[in-house]
Amino acid sequence: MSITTDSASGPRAYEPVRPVVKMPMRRVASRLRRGGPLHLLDSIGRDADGAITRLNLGPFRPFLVTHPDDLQHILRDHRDNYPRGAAMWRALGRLTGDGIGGEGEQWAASREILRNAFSGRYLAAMSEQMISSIDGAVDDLGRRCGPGRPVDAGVEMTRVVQRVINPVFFGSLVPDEEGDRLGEAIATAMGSLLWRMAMPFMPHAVPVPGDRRFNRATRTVNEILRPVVSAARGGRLDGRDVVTLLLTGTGADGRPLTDEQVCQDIIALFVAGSESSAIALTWIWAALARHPEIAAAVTDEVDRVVGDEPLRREHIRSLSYTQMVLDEVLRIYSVGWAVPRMALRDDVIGKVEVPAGSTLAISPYLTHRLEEFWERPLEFDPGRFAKDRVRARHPLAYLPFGDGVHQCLGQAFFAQEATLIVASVLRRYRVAVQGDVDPKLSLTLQPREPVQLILTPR
Ligand code: HEM
Repeated sequence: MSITTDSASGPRAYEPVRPVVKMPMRRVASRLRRGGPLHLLDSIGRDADGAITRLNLGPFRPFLVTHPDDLQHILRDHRDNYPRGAAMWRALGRLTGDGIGGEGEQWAASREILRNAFSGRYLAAMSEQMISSIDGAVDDLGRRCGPGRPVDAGVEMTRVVQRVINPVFFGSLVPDEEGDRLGEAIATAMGSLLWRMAMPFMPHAVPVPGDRRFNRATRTVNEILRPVVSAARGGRLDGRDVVTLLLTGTGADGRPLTDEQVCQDIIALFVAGSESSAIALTWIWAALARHPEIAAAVTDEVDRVVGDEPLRREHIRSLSYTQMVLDEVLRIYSVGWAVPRMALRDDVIGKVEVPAGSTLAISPYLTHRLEEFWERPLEFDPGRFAKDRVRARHPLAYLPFGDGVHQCLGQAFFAQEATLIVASVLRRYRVAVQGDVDPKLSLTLQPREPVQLILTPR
């Protein structure tokens, strides 16, 4: 296979066999103490430089995998040996069930139905609704936020994303405020699972911190969702919403989903789709503020393509530089910085023996920083996503939406939503951000401090 780097110097020889790097506990602990989790991750990435690295975290000894060839092995060529099943997914399963957030037959049925739901045809059909939700949400945002009145971009982008998602998921049945309450309850339930993720060996009957908050939040989620699903069963939704699609669709075996499964899939979609999108959109404003010349080029493109017309779906295709900027945002600020997997059987990746039961931590964040594939990887440069440079790159050097059988179902949804949101904001406002913002590692890669956004009418 011929592999090129992102550099102008052309192809570089590639050595397929990389030894395993071992990272002893004391080195992990000292780096963690010195600079926190992100410093630790960055330093491990630099040391490993694409080699599979075995981390020693006491009883937990995951393999960190970043090289695109190894990712190809795990996510594509030997995918049956690498299901989800790591601690994070098991804990998350308490909230999202065994459907689209899980693995196996039930996942396959949900995936089949949702693949249709998020198809290009469906997105085209939903685009008018999406644009009207975005324009309304951006008007609201402009009223709240002006010179001398900065707002928290994370909170605001969550609100915008939920305004987009609610009608797509629920038609007109769930008012915005109820949709916001549902989003908050799901976010709270998700946040309460951190202890369970950290202690996957703990039986569910043994209480851990966060359990009570989790139970309260899931009660609220069910109180809101169950009546919506019943209403959809009774035909009281408008029929194009995701709840109805889930209720009426069937998996490969021809069987429909139960109400319980539909609720769990909706929760999983909220978990997968709303926080990551809102964080990515927050990073966009921080990145544009840091690079005024790129912000000016995006604004010029929006003015040229959209002008004074109402925003339309057809504009998206011509907003190509805007989309390159979005791609670069997701390369540098890889919201889903780690994607865990578990080895079912003993395997060998390159020359590294991976015993059955091992956890593999795939890290798009580190893969996106490998110098073998990305020249000056820490520099923000949307030009990397020009079509010819994308074609020349290893297909697994860029995976902000994962890859393989679990690849994100909302990738096209996000691209459409984010391009329209950026265009809707920039055609009306000049955007500034107070101060500079660094990332921090949580379940996702988030801004360390709130991103203080200021909009000034143009
Ligand atoms: C910036 C935005 C987003 C990012 C960075 C992102 C990232 C990801 C990643 C990395 C995965 C793969 C997980 C794995 O391999 O185990 C994934 C899966 C998934 N995403 Fe997204 N996502 C985003 C937006 C969305 C949206 C908007 C939706 C839906 C409305 C969505 C729905 C899903 C679903 C349903 C899955 C699970 C697919 C499966 O297991 O078959 N995502 N996403």
